[in-house]
Parts: sequence; structure tokens; C-alpha cells
Amino acid sequence: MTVLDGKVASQALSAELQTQIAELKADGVTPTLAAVLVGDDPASQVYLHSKQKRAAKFGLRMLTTTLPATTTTAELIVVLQQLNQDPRVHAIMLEMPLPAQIDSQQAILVLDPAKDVDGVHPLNLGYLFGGQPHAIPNTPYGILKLLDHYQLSVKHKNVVVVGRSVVVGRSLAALLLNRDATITIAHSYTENLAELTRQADILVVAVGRANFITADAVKPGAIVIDVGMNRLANGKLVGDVDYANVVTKAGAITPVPGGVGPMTSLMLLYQTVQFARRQTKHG
Ligand SMILES: Nc1nc(=O)c2c([nH]1)NC[C@@H]1CN(c3ccc(C(=O)N[C@@H](CCC(=O)O)C(=O)O)cc3)C=[N+]21
Repeated sequence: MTVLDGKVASQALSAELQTQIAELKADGVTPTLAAVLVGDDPASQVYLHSKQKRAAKFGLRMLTTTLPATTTTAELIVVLQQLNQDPRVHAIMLEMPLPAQIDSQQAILVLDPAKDVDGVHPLNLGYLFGGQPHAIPNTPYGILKLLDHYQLSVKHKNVVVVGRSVVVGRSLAALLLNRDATITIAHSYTENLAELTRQADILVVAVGRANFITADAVKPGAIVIDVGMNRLANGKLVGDVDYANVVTKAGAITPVPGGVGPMTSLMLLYQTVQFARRQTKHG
């Protein structure tokens, strides 16, 4: 049984990233990520803070715009257009969720697809589903890099993804399909879920419920990727998989914390640097 250690894998990728950043800087380019936070969603604030810390550690520039909770769609669009046009900015991240009065889809459509680091613009989703990705949502990209780090091939494999969100399930399905896996996307309306998950050579779970996947729902030797992050009443952070019981049955498994999470947060910076390379002569 292999523990897929996201800290180890992200450190390996960090080394590659540091080299690329040094090359850009030697040519006078500081990779720059612009974050836009509207309102005061507490989770977004926490994520933003950790992104700022991480960006600073790598010597990346991060420009943060915070807008009041009462911001209109039109006002947000003006800010996004300014960032689109700012040649210093290589990547733009619009923190979700947005306040209710804002038309999120309209805001996403305004993002320059070349700077859309979350990969949520329909053009980028289209490129991804067409098999020629430009920007990739960070969680699925992190999962791909984690599998690569452990040299786990998905070709010929039966993959079941539980969760159909745009930034996790759907995008991961497209990515792994591009790598010649066979994909099933399951969700809250799926019947006989365990019957399905038991067929999975690779089982990915992004549901948001502690202990959602128990050992009886896992094929012996399967690769289990746990995207869940659930805070228990005792303060402990756990995934969606009953780790203690699944760990003895799986062939490989991601822990929570220390699995998918560290990869996700690194991929944001990784893609920022790839955008900077592409937008300057390095690409
Ligand atoms: N507005 C917004 N911004 C986000 O950045 C955002 C979001 N919404 N929604 C959900 C995803 C997911 N995501 C993670 C980032 C880092 C870890 C991470 O590093 N986790 C550590 C544990 C951290 C801890 O102990 O609290 C780990 O798994 O080892 C996990 C998940 C950001 N997201």
C-alpha cells in the first residue's frame, strides 16, 4: 500500500518551479497573480491569506483587490477588465463564492482566458474538454501531478469520480479521459453508488462528507483519491473516505490532510508561472 504524499510530491514540483521563476526573474519578469475578493466570505479569506504567504515564499508578486460585499456586477467587471489589460498581471483569480447580487457567470466571461488561472472561463473548459487544455482547474491538475509523481498511469483504467462540480469532478474526468482512462462521474442522484465504486481501479471522491466512502465500497488494490476536507466537531480535518478502514484495502491512497490539498495550492502558483512564461518570450 502506497500513501500518496502530497507534501512530498509538491516539494518535488516546487524545485522545478523555483528554477522557472529564477529564469523569468533573470529576464526582468516577476510572475504576478492578481486575486479579487468580493465581500467577506471567511473561507475565501483564509484561502487568500495562505495563497499570499505561499506566493511570497516563492518570490511571486501577488496583487490583491478586495471589494465591498455591496459591489455590483458592473463594478466587478471594471476591476476585472483593468487586470486583463495590466501587462504586469499574468494570472487572475476571482475568489468564489461571489455575493448573491453578482452574476458570477457574467463575471467569469469577462476574464481574459489567457489569464484565467482557475480555468473556469467556458473557453478554457472547452479547450480542456476538447483535449487541448490551456488552463486547468487547480484541484484536478494537482491530482494529475500527484499521480504522475508516483508514476501511476491511468491508461486502460476504470475511473469513478464521485462529485460533478465544474472545478473538480467534471474537469478531472476530462483530464483523465485525455489520458485514455474510462470515466464514470457519479453524483448525489446516482443509484447503487457502492456497486459502481467497487468497480473502480481509481476512485476519486469529492463530496464533502466525512466517512462517505467506507471500505466495502472500495475494490481491493484500488487507487483512492480523497478530495474532501471536512472539519469535525473536535477540530480534526478529515476527508470523505473512511481512511482507517480503507487504507488496509487500497493499493494507494491520499491522506487528508497532506494529500490533494498541498498539490491544489501549489498548482495555482505553478500555473501562474506557466502563464508568465507563455505571455513572455519564455513560453
Ligand atoms: N475562494 C476559494 N478559494 C480557494 O482557494 C478554494 C476555494 N474557494 N474552495 C475550495 C478550494 C480547495 N482549496 C484548498 C487549498 C489548500 C488546501 C491545503 O493545503 N490543505 C492542507 C491542510 C490545510 C489545513 O490543515 O487546514 C492539506 O490538505 O494538507 C486544501 C484545499 C482551496 N480552494
